Amino acid sequence: MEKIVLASGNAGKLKEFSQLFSGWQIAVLPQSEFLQDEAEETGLSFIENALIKARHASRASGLPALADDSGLAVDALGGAPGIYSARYAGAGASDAENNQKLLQALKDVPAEKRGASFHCALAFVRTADDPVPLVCTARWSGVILAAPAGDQGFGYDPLFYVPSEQLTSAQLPREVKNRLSHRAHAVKKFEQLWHEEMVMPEQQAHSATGTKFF
Ligand SMILES: O=c1nc[nH]c2c1ncn2[C@H]1C[C@H](O)[C@@H](COP(=O)(O)OP(=O)(O)OP(=O)(O)O)O1
Ligand SMILES: [Mg+2]
Repeated sequence: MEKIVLASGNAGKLKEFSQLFSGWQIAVLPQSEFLQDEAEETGLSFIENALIKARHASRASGLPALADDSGLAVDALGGAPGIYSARYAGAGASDAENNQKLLQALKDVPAEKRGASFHCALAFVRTADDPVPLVCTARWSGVILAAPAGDQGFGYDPLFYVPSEQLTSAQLPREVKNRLSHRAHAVKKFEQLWHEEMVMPEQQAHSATGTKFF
């Protein structure tokens, strides 16, 4: 079975990915099996950071790697915290501290102006220096509540209200979050790319255009 490394140290993400990849014919291994240090997220976009993390994990493991860079963009804050979501309340901040800081920043913003989106960028590299990575993005729109609700999930889930379900992302059954979320939709797009770039070229061994390095 093909092995790929999942380049994330976030337990909440890893749990979601294990569900999202459950039907796949590949072994998705957590990066903790190969490396201890985390990549420095120096990019200016989710895509750049996802690529940095994927290359870092592939370099350390010698395996193909998939990374997720994600975050919450709040309309009333001009898209903040965005790529800085994990470090919104400072380096190493907890989810609770980040949520608290967000509530404080939005304390005077009325309900109708509290729109926000989760963004997810996935980057897959076959090798650390892969010049043709597979990249896809997706977003999920919602509203930031004035107080947290729900205890499932991670990150900003307790503050992210999903209008279509009338629940926060932390109150949704996991299978519902894994159908609706930014990560779920990015994985769907990745599945399409994976099929086109990694499965089809193998089936069409004579194709001159396929790029499959393993
Ligand atoms: O579905 C989600 N539900 C709630 N919160 C979420 C979600 N998706 C991303 N988020 C938040 C968590 C963190 O504050 C930031 C991700 O930051 P991000 O750098 O991509 O991940 P991370 O540092 O936690 O782990 P890693 O970089 O090892 O994958 O956005
Ligand atoms: Mg991170």
